[in-house]
Amino acid sequence: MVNGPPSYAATSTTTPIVNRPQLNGHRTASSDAVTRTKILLLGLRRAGKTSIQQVLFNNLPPKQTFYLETTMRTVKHAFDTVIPLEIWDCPGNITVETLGAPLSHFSTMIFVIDIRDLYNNPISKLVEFIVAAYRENPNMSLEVFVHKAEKLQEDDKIENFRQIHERVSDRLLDISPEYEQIQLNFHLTSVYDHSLHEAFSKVLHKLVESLPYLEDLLNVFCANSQSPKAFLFDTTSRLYIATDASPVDSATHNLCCDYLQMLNSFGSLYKSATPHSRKPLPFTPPPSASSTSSLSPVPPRSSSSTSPGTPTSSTTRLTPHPSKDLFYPSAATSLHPSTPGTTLTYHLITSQLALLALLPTSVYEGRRGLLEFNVVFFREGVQEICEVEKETRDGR
Ligand SMILES: Nc1nc2c(ncn2[C@@H]2O[C@H](COP(=O)(O)OP(=O)(O)OP(=O)(O)O)[C@@H](O)[C@H]2O)c(=O)[nH]1
Repeated sequence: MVNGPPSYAATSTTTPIVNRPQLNGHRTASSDAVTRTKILLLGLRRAGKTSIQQVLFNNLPPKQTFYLETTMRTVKHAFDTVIPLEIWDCPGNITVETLGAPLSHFSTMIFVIDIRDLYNNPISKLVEFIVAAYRENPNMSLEVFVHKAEKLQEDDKIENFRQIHERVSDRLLDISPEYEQIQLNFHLTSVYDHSLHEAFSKVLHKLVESLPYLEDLLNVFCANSQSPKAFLFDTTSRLYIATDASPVDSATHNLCCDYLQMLNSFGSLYKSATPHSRKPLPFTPPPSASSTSSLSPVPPRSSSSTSPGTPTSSTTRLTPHPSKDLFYPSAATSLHPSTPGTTLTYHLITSQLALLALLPTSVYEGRRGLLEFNVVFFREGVQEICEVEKETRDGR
């Protein structure tokens, strides 16, 4: 499916420095040496760097970022998703010289700037890093998170964002007209809403070499399931790894994020059905699924079971994987109950990734077999892509 192995310019082989807590029973932090894509998280003191890292990758509730201590030396955080990442959370006073690694080692630089910091200091620091990064590693993605955006009213937010953007561009032009061509990506972010997830997802997309193949699979899934929108999410960080070709509207993205968060927080209820217990749930066919099951070809690698007593507006089904003892939970919730209606569905695809798709309720209710059939093939495709990604990194 993937034509030729992707190449990874800015990766490193390291042992994870920080072991993430295991969430939902889906993932464990690996202690093996793996090749990780490095992301540099920079910004002045109190800009919000550690908060961003902790909220996204350590499930820290945004309000608790208030209690985070100042970072005194660089902390490297490992995170495993479709590609293994290493995020360097740097202290506010770091310079190119004291970084401890050449900029060519990094795939991405994220500079976090407080949206109220229109002053010289943060802009100078940002420009200094942009120039150094451009000289040493012109292929590096340069991202600016204009952070704590929720602190300002809509008009001020747009104005400050515009001013920061303009000042950085002007300063770069003052240094050299050559720097006009530097591609900078500005994002408005806040840990208190989904803007941070959306922005970081976009950063991640540039690092996933297999993105076009994942997008193709999502397009095929949408076309065959009459889905107007589908995302492939990393379940723990709630970053979306890929989506279909239709435009992303923030409301739909936020809805999927919230649903994933809700399922994550209820995940422990199903602990008895996770791989740890090694016990499948008792099989109880759902009334609607049983009526369509005869239309649905039996998935090649799974059988179905349903948790009893599910709410009327949402369902959760657990599908054991016979050979690997892995479970593929699925769930659905009705968004607009009145006809024609929309249903949001969740299907676990790998131990780390989940498919979230909007579907017309009539399709979800009337053609469930077809949906399950499509999900099985989608899962096969994604797993194949992930295996190729992994093999390429492992140098096999
Ligand atoms: N309002 C608001 N506050 C935030 C946001 N993100 C972080 N903060 C707050 O900003 C303060 C500093 O956050 P940190 O994450 O410690 O900042 P840092 O850049 O890692 O700081 P140093 O470790 O000193 O370099 C904390 O009180 C956070 O609660 C945000 O999106 N909105």
